[in-house]
Amino acid sequence: MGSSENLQMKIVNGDAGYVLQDVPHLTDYIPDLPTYPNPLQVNPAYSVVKQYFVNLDDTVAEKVVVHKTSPRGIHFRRAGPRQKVYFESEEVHACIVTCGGLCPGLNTVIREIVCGLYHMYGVTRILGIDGGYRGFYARNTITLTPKVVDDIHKRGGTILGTSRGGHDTSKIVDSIQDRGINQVYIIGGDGTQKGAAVIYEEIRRRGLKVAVAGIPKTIDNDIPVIDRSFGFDTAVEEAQRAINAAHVEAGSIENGIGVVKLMGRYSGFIAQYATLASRDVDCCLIPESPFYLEGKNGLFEYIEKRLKENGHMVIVMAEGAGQDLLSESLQSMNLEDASGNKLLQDVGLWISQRIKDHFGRQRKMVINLKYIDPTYMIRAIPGNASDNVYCTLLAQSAVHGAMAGYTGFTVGPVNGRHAYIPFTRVNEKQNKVVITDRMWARLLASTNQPSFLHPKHVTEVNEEEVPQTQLLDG
Ligand SMILES: Nc1ncnc2c1ncn2[C@@H]1O[C@H](COP(=O)(O)OP(=O)(O)OP(=O)(O)O)[C@@H](O)[C@H]1O
Ligand SMILES: O=P(O)(O)OC[C@H]1O[C@](O)(CO)[C@@H](O)[C@@H]1O
Ligand SMILES: [Mg+2]
Repeated sequence: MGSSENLQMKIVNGDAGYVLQDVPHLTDYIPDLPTYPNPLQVNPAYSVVKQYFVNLDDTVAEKVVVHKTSPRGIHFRRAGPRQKVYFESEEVHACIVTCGGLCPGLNTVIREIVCGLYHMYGVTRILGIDGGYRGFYARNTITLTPKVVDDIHKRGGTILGTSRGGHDTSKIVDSIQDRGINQVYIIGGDGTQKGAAVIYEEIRRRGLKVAVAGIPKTIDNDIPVIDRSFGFDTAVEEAQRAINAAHVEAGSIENGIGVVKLMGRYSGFIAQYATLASRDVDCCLIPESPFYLEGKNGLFEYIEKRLKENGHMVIVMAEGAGQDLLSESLQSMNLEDASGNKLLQDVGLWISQRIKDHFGRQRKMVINLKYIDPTYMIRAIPGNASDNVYCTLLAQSAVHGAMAGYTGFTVGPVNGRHAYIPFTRVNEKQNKVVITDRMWARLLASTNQPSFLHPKHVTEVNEEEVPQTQLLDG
């Protein structure tokens, strides 16, 4: 058994190719920290539950499809309550911040962190940071109690407010230090988790007893390693209403075409799953799958075919789809938001215009196109039942992890089991739809759309994207 360590990840090697990618612990840089019995041991709700505490050796496998000869592979530390904790209840001063775009379930996560800390661990000092990272140094804080957060899960958005940009590591850590905060819960997407990683590193550099826990939030489902992100399910469900409206409109008029644009800057999961769920969609366009408009096997040819066969059609597209085509025909503006994310042009409007021009002017066909853009409507709503349950588990796992002294981790389900994942792993790449994977093939089989892959693209995909099956990946 060997082990190695860097600031963000501890690697433990075991027998038969077993690898634990472990998260940091406060004792890695503050030796001899005292421990205390977990207050849950005497909590009437939990003390009767057998095996409530997670075994210290429990780990979760990243890959669950294996062969007889496969090495045991990468594992993560299982999330959950430990027998011993590294904070006394009265000592804890926690804070919660939400950053990046909105996502259904944000308020549920906030609520469950507050209630988890309060009811499970007797923690009473919890602050909300107002308006994202910059709130640490530019705004007043909000006192959070179970009473304050009681019914916030029924509301969309985040009661704490959010923002992009404004990540100033030393000012943020100064604020944490000055306020005497020792547990930091950071809820946000890929950018936020990168910000959380540098906050953790600065805290560690200063030798502070402060646990940093990341809770992944992304409606685009673009965070890797975890099974899916919270709010995604709700967004896919809400998208059905827009797709249904597009279908009703298109089906009620001659040569009706419904175009629906959904979120998904670099990852087309919402469009993919909304399409699979709906069954009314004839064509789904995502950033990961290049397409072209004109000529043989292009989008226009397919639209004409569907109109002739069926009299109407529905197209669902992710906002990031076809951006290369747009910048060829429109002047690319290269604008960025405050966090440095590229601001996209409206592909839905653009494609609607191109379809109208092609069929009206060139093909002299009467078409009736309706463009629906429910972008913000699918993320500004409260979480649905399944997302709310999921948010509760995430929040409680984060609280258990911080109380047990773990730090520099993101929490999330890996093959159905909640785990503590090192920041490095969630920050190393973006989760994307793999179009050489079976899930995309299922969608193609359901819509019957062509792959739109130019022979040139097929070569590129084959060379660049090794199929991400569980066995081949890594
Ligand atoms: N590389 C980075 N290092 C430090 N901070 C970062 C980094 N990238 C982004 N941030 C900060 O994280 C916060 C959120 O980032 P961003 O606006 O990209 O949203 P996000 O967390 O990716 O969420 P989403 O894209 O799902 O809406 C911002 O305050 C931004 O300044
Ligand atoms: O307009 P905003 O708030 O920057 O958010 C838009 C972006 O947020 C996301 O939903 C990610 O949270 C992207 O899909 C989208 O491009
Ligand atoms: Mg992001």
